[in-house]
Amino acid sequence: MTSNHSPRSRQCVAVLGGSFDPVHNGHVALAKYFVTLLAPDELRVIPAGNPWQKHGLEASPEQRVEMVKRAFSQQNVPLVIDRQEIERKTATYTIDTLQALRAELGPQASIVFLMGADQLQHLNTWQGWDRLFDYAHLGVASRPGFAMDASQVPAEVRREFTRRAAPPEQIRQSAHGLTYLARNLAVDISATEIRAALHNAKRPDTLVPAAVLDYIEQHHLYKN
Ligand SMILES: Nc1ncnc2c1ncn2[C@@H]1O[C@H](COP(=O)(O)OP(=O)(O)OP(=O)(O)O)[C@@H](O)[C@H]1O
Ligand SMILES: O=C(O)c1ccc[n+]([C@@H]2O[C@H](COP(=O)([O-])O)[C@@H](O)[C@H]2O)c1
Repeated sequence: MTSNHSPRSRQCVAVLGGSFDPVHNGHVALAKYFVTLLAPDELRVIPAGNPWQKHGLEASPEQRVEMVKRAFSQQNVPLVIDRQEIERKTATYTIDTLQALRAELGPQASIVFLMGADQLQHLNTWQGWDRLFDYAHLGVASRPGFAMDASQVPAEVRREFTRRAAPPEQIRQSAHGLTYLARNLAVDISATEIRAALHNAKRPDTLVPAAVLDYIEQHHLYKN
């Protein structure tokens, strides 16, 4: 007997949100890691509109969108750059974004929101953080300088991650509510360091994709 419900019949969308000021090789590595792990049907990249925990961005929303397009164009997965957070004029809350994505993609889709360990360390400060699991799975990757153990991750976040931990196949085969911690990513790059390099007239050509650096130089971004 054949089944219409093979594991591959469920749509899986990996979602990477970020300020991307600018996008860099750490973001690309994070996305690549989870694309390889989950084989999603789509990588959706969502530049933040008003990231309320940051103190102002240097590049404009349009410039960040252009850089993100260039950075992810070579990925081996259909790419969608989603402008919803830029177009929403209120503070950027991931819970709002995931609610909108769930409404768009339907109840069956496996939605996996990706982040680095720095965000895991204060996930409990996000708006409605414990409701994120009602809409998506969370996939977190390690990042140099940001431990993922009890020394740095709040107990309530650890508790949720432990009880929801699941292997990639299970995440691929269910809609939301599970977690995955990837402990072997180690890309020591931050947008802060790239902005600082550019402000000091250095060329961070090992830290950002070449097409992004071209864009930065052509548009004279991150100059004093
Ligand atoms: N090197 C990295 N390794 C793993 N995850 C990363 C890395 N850099 C960024 N991320 C993750 O990508 C998402 C977007 O990050 P963001 O755009 O804020 O970059 P950033 O380098 O952390 O920026 P900034 O230095 O300005 O704070 C976040 O979930 C963050 O944890
Ligand atoms: O929802 C929140 O309250 C919230 C608080 C901090 C960060 N986020 C999201 O986390 C993602 C990474 O944020 P950042 O600041 O590292 O660029 C991005 O999509 C942000 O909108 C979300």
